[in-house]
Amino acid sequence: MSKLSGRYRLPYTRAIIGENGLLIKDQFTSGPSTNSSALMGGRTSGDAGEFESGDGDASSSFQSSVFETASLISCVTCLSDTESRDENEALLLPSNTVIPYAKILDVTNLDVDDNESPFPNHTALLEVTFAKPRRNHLVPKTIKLSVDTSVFPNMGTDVAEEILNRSYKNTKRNKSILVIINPHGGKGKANKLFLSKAKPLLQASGCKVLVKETTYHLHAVDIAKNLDIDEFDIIACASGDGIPHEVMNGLFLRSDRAKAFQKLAITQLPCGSGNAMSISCHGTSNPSYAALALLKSVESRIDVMCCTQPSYKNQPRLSFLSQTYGIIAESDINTEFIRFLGPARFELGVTMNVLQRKKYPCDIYVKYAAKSKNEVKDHYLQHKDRLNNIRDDLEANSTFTIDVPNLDEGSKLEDINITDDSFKLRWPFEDDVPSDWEKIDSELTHSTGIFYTGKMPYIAPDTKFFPAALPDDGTMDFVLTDARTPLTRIAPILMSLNRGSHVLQPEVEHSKIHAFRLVPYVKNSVISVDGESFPYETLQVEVLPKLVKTLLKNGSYVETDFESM
Ligand SMILES: Nc1ncnc2c1ncn2[C@@H]1O[C@H](COP(=O)(O)OP(=O)(O)OP(=O)(O)O)[C@@H](O)[C@H]1O
Repeated sequence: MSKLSGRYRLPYTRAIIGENGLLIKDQFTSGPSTNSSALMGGRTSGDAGEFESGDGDASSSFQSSVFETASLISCVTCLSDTESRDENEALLLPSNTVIPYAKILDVTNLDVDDNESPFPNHTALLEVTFAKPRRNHLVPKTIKLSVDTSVFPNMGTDVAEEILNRSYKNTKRNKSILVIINPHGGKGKANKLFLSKAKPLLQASGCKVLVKETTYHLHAVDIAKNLDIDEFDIIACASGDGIPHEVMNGLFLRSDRAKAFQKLAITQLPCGSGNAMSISCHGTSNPSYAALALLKSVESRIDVMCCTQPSYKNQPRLSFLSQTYGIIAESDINTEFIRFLGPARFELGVTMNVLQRKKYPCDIYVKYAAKSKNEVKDHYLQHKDRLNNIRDDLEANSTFTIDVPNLDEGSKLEDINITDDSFKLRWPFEDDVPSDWEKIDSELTHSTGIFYTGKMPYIAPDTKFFPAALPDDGTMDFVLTDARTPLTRIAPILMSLNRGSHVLQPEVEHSKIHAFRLVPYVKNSVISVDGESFPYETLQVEVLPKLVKTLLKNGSYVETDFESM
């Protein structure tokens, strides 16, 4: 708590506590002028910046606001990029701006001497730090507010604490975060992106942030394998999708892996060239917005997929995103030499392979959860209902009450117990293909164009490749295309990837599966797992339900609108 000098020189903006945030009110004026001193909450007469009891009726002004509540409907300016500054560089916001709780990072009570205070009773003086849009990013800004609390007689004396409770509902405050940066990620921009866009918000929120840079390929595996799990709540990967993949696998290699997966949440601050995790979980590939999502999202459990291949059959590997063979795999891995093109290299690779109508023969065996398109839709709707109920519970908890529960201990969502059994495979690789799996017709698989399985809906900002993917339904989405499909049909399919409606096309096989075995036959090709090159050999994958803790807005992936397709 900082003690005021007693001279009240600091500029205060008047606000009230509302349902969705702090509502900036009209500032005191003494006459028609609304110059910067008036906006400061001071009077325009006398010693500028110093409070006096003048003709402006401060107390009645406060009284009139007692019955007002901040509502987003009345918000004419909701933290837009317009701000004014007084000579002392204090942040000023126009009246009727709402600072939403969802954007509040930190609040401090400012200690005042009651005898000297020019403010009416029931006024709390606060320093509020929040995430403010500036150009395409969010930046932390601090404002000094005089907040009328008389409307909430039960509020208690610690107003800052009450606002913080509203600002961090369903999530933990003051998180301890290990940030792993791949300095080579995002064509070498990851470090700068993290430091300039994400770190300021994390620090402004009072989180403890420890940064580690990777210095070699697979370094993040070693970091995760050796870190002190008691020291952190979250591992935030300031990278592409490669580092979260490595972190999960590093934790997977630990002898205390059950404890590690129970305790640590893994998330992404999108600083790489492929940021599917952040796009699917936080709904953004912007590191500053993702940092805010990290601070405010709900701890949730997601399924991951466990991969086994002959060359590492005693130590399976985890995959959180996708496995692919055929056109997509070759476009991802074999276009490394044109990295300078950025994400366009992938699209170029796909186009070249499609035009060549290259076939990728293989055998595929699957354990179906929902085979036909209708079954997929039913499965999706059933699980979506469950997720919608969770979201509604979270939102109900977010509605305004005087007695806001303190969720500092973490999410209200029930967590599951991770034990050594959570890692046990149902279908060991050494066994024969189980009798309840189905072999996909060789007539199709011997002409495979795209084989793609995934757990997250977005693989790139405008590519909803798996629009029916759900975080914890115990299945992965399976997409298969025939390389013989006429170009006249393939073109519209590729064009509809942004909407996700490609999976509805009759030429695209789309199912929900629990597991698969892929036996590739092309002499030289690639298998890509989470965007990384894996051994080119038989691959068996099964879902490990709810193994990984991550951070999701409202406990679900970003909306894909699959139900209305
Ligand atoms: N210091 C390093 N030197 C070399 N390789 C590294 C280093 N740090 C991380 N890597 C490797 O970089 C790869 C890609 O990481 P990441 O996904 O974060 O970046 P990206 O920008 O999305 O790159 P990509 O386009 O390859 O996916 C991973 O395989 C990782 O092991």
